[in-house]
Amino acid sequence: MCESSSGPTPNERQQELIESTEGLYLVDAGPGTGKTFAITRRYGTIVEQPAVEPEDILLATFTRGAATEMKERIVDQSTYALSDLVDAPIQTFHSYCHDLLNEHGYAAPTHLGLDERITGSTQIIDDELIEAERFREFLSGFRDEHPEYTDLYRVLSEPGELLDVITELASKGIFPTAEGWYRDGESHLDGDLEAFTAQFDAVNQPRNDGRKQSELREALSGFGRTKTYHPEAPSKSELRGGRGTKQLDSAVARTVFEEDRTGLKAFVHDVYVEYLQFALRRNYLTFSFLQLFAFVLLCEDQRVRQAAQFEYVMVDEFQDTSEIQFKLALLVCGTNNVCAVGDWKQSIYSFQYADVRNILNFEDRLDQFAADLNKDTERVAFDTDELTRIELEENYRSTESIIELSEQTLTTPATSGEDVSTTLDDVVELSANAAFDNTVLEGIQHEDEHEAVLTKIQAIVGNDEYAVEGEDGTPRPPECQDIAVFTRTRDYGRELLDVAAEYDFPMAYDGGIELFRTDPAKLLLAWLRILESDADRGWVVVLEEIGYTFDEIEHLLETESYPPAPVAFRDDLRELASVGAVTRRVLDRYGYTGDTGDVLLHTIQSVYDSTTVTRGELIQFIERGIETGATVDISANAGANAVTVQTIHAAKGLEYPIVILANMNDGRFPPRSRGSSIIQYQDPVGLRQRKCYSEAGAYPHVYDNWRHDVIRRCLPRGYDEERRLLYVAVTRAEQHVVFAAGDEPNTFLEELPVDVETLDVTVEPLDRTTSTAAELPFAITTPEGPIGHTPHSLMDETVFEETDERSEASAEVDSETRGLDFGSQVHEFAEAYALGDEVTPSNPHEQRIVEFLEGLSGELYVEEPVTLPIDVDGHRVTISGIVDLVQVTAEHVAIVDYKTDRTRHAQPEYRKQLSVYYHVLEEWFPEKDVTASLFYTSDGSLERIEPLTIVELGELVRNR
Ligand SMILES: Nc1ncnc2c1ncn2[C@@H]1O[C@H](COP(=O)(O)OP(=O)(O)OP(=O)(O)O)[C@@H](O)[C@H]1O
Repeated sequence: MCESSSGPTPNERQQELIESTEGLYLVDAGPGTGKTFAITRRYGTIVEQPAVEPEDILLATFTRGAATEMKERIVDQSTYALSDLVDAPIQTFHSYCHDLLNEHGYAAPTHLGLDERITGSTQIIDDELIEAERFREFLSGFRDEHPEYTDLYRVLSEPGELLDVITELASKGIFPTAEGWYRDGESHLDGDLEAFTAQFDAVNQPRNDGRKQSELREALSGFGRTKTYHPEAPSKSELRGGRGTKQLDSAVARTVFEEDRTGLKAFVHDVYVEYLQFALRRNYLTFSFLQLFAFVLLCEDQRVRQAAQFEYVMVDEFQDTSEIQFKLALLVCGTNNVCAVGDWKQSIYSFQYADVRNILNFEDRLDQFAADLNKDTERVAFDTDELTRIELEENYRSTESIIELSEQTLTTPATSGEDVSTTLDDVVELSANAAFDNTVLEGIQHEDEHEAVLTKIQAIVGNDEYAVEGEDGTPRPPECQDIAVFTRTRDYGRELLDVAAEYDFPMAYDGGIELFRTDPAKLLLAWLRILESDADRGWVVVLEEIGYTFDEIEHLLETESYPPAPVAFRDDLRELASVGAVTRRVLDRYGYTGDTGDVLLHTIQSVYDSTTVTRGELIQFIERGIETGATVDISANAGANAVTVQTIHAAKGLEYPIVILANMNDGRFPPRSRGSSIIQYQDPVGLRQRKCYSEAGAYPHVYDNWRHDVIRRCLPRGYDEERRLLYVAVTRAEQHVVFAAGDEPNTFLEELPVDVETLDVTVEPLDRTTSTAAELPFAITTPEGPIGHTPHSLMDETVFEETDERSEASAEVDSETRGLDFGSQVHEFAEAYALGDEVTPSNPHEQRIVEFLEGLSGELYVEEPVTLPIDVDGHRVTISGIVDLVQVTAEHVAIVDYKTDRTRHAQPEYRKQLSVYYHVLEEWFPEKDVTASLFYTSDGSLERIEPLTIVELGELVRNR
């Protein structure tokens, strides 16, 4: 253990929370109020008690990153070292459930009447794409075995919908057993007529003292207009009552609610239980099944429950809990020492089954869930009455102006005329602690919105009007890395990055990307199509990529006279045995060796056993991925000084000095709603079907379900979460907020108290020297490939360009490498060879690299990204780049950079580059002897470089 305690001094309320370790606590407090700070301190207080060990305290979070960050904060604030907390239950719900099942879960399925077992080698699938593929496979077998559900297959459009229903049910604690439903699951599926009737009545009240018809009746004025209902459905006037009627007959509530759902329930049950069995037999569990089995085990096995219970339970980000997570938290509490911390206003994960009611109606739910769990035997042993609420009202992140704006977002309509039920009274007012308030709140609008955003960023960087708070609390001009662009949907982020790339603008995307809509995936699909049938659809993409014009391509396709290089490549691909190998070759060919390529390869390999999957299956998989926009997490590092682009969802929990909230456009934020699923589960109406197949009319037909259309109008329509998204976005900002829109600004932007200016778009390819003169003395982004992307900016570029030309002129370029420069090819080869890939040298340069690498001992690291922070005239400057090769032996660290130059002309310039690497590695390996050398591939010589000092590097930066 080590002695340490650091960080800010807690305020009075935080202190109260930190010290009140016994009993039931709820903290529902705003952004930046130090919730995470206080809860980690509280953990410290608890764990420092003599009779308490880390294993007595569960601290539940929502992401692995958050769990790690918590541990680090605790280490800062307690006498515990990170090594003492390695196995401490500071973890996500999923990982807790995984641990529990590992230890006690073997027979958990028996409690649902299932014979399968959970073994120690059960694999956890946390990737939606892979899960969807497995489910698709399951369902195809299920259909063959269950012809009795043919009518339901006729209405279902997408298997994924069924998986969604199952996941939703699991998140609410509704599970099947071999014979029926677990505990009172079936009553949930049936719904709650009384609760529904109350909602029906609420929207069916005539308005304006009875003079105006009810909202429900008005909403049903289009009843059936674009629908085909079953012949038994009432006509519009039967349903609504005749002319002049003010409200629907109250008996309608019962009629729409009561619907024979026996077949639907049986179908969902059988799919659900057989999919559970399928997963267990295949030896995998999904995230939702982990929770399901942990819950069942904790409910059914008293011995396990008692063994698993903690003395203290804390949950951070409580607004993100689902119903089952709330219940799990209760089951693992051995005492009433429970503390839930969150912010209802930041609940934005309903699509992952977060239920904002868990925090909004905390007391009611606590009582209700504890009573449910205790129905047949005592499972929650503590008293749920004595709850203490602690308010935190000091905001340590944003200026007063931003706090004020953020509060308004929660009451702003999302569509014109929307009645927002939240009022400012529902929001606890926060006070700001910012050193100064120079906040700029503004809106910009232009038909070329992407360019407008870039123009605005240019205007912000280095501009004192947008000063941000420096480390010493005084204003300083902003840099690129101070700025984040948020978007409601992913596609905008992707478009913006494409436009930024055109201007060589330093931008980095952080979060999930639609993997199959990226260029590497499209090119892979093209080659697979070519391999499969020489398909034109494949050739068009490949030829376009090479640079042929549309007319040329047309001619080539007509005459089937494809150019020799891709034909040769196709023939090479044909030789490869597996689609995994094909994927790798295609990615290599186009130089997609970065994050996206890696993730694509990894995804394909994990979805399929890539040695047995056929090309046809892989083609379909990618096509489905393109269609559904399936996403995979990627964090592309664009270097130290870049603007971050991310979705609002991904930005949760983060903070930036300047936030640009882009794509504030109609139909985008909130997104225009897509068609809802055919089978749905929803409180309080239970399991419902939007369309039904019937042979009752003159012809067999898939009818719209009229009951569903009425029910839908009775349930609250939710733009509240869209407002909360707006709130989360704004509250990430410390200093300034800029909204951006294209042609059609959304209602939010129209309603918010922000002036919107039409801006002249003038994006310049970012002149790094100008921006450095302003405040960024030196900054480089880290582009995707290995050569030509090293920190050039310290070098005399004229020398460098000359070197480039020479190397190009002397390069042994063959037709296969068309479009790729020779240096890149050699570097890629070197990387692949050092990583042990099966590559053979195709020219003397590569041969020399092979000989060189063969002679090296120790550990080799390739393409190692490094960042060197230095101080220049009081400014923090970072220089980042990628080291080609680092060799680490017992006493020695050798940095090697490959150069394909014929001459030593540029050596003095390369020295600057290698010096940067040298200082980073020296810092990393203080006890070893570090050297930096250039390896000239033209003659195989290794030339040691005498590194410049940090002061000399600083001098170079200053003189830029
Ligand atoms: N008493 C304090 N004095 C000074 N700074 C503080 C204090 N409490 C918290 N902070 C700082 O405020 C920032 C926000 O704290 P924290 O991340 O814990 O807030 P939060 O309530 O969890 O925020 P959010 O809900 O937006 O994620 C942190 O940088 C933290 O160090």
